[in-house]
Amino acid sequence: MLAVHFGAGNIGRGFIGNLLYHSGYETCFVDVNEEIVQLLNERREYRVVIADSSQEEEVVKNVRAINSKLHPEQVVEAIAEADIVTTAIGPNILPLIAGLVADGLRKRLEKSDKPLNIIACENMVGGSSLLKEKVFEQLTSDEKAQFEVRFGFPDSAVDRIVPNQVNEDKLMVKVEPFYEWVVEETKIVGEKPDITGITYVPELVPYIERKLFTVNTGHALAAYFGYYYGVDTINQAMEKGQIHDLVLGALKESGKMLVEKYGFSQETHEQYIQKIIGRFSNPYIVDEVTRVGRSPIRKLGPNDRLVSPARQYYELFESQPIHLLKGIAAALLYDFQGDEEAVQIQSMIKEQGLEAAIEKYTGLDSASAIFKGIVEQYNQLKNEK
Ligand SMILES: NC(=O)c1ccc[n+]([C@@H]2O[C@H](COP(=O)([O-])OP(=O)(O)OC[C@H]3O[C@@H](n4cnc5c(N)ncnc54)[C@H](O)[C@@H]3O)[C@@H](O)[C@H]2O)c1
Ligand SMILES: O=P(O)(O)OC[C@@H](O)[C@@H](O)[C@H](O)[C@H](O)CO
Repeated sequence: MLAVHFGAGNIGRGFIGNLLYHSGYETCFVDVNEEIVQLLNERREYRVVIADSSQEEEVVKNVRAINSKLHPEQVVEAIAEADIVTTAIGPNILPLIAGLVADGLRKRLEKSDKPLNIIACENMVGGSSLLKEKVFEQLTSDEKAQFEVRFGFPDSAVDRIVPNQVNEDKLMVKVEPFYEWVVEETKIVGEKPDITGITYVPELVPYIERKLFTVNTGHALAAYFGYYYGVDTINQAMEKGQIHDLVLGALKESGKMLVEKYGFSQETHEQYIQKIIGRFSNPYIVDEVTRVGRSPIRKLGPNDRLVSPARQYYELFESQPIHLLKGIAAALLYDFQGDEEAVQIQSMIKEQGLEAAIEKYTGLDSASAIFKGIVEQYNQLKNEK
């Protein structure tokens, strides 16, 4: 069985590639990083090390790779032959691979009538649906009808903390022990892919919102407040009492919203939060606040981990989720020069003012109570600095 996986980065090698191997797939990675592509093709295997006291090591075999910039035609061929296609490239990159995916699926239709599922494993609500939309923008109406029958784009949620790697062995990946991959069963075409580690659910939205608005919301607060207080890594940030309490406060707010919206058990959700706080504090992982805080424009987006839970909280309870608003304010203050999006936000604030920036990046109405709450928290944090 052949899997084509876009993105041989942290989560691609450290999580998806690992599960695919253990489920009997040959994995063909597609990436634009020539060094990683070459190494994968030379060695045909790589190591995954579990970041806990065991430091247990697994070897992922049966892998190869294609540089999609140099050999797009090989990617098209691989998709035409694949038994599954997955991605872990980042939400902003999904639209950029849509043309290649469309070409691969066209080619496949010429060759066979075998169904295929394309699963985006990105931190966003509706990743596969977005990829489908972008692929469909490239098609004629006849092609759209054929694609609808043959190809499934089930949404998915993936959870495993995989920091940036600084190992001598460029292919080796250190990963936390915990992992979860949830896939929307109802959008699968043909047989359900038999991948050890996937949990199939009828509807994904509750699962992706639970994951994004707990793991990633808490992570974002730890990152932006870590940066604000001059701390380098997430576990160091979590050791600071005030950051720990801000993260916990935000997770209580998003949790209250999620429990009310989806009817999750309060007790189970509290355990979920505690487990996540423990994962952030893992002493065997060095996860820089600048990785976790990366792309603040994306993270401040209306449907992402900060603004969406804050807005939904206000809609349900008509009161201000103070900790979430503080998190949004800290993201607006994030001025790391190595992050293009942070630089963009700072120049927008400088040139057009804070309110224009909030409106642009969060999509919130300037007359709304939470908009005003963000301004208040921002000014407070700025003055305290
Ligand atoms: N690292 C984590 O802890 C983690 C956990 C869960 C989900 N995710 C999600 O997984 C996705 C990838 O994150 P990551 O941490 O692995 O990032 P990463 O930067 O380590 O990996 C992304 C890879 O995609 C490649 N890439 C970029 N443009 C490409 C293109 N046009 N075609 C093919 N490959 C391309 C990059 O070269 C890189 O190897 C993101 O959506 C992220 O939110 C990450
Ligand atoms: O990948 P991002 O930029 O959406 O978010 C950064 C981290 O919060 C994220 O990568 C987590 O480590 C991951 O989502 C854990 O499952």
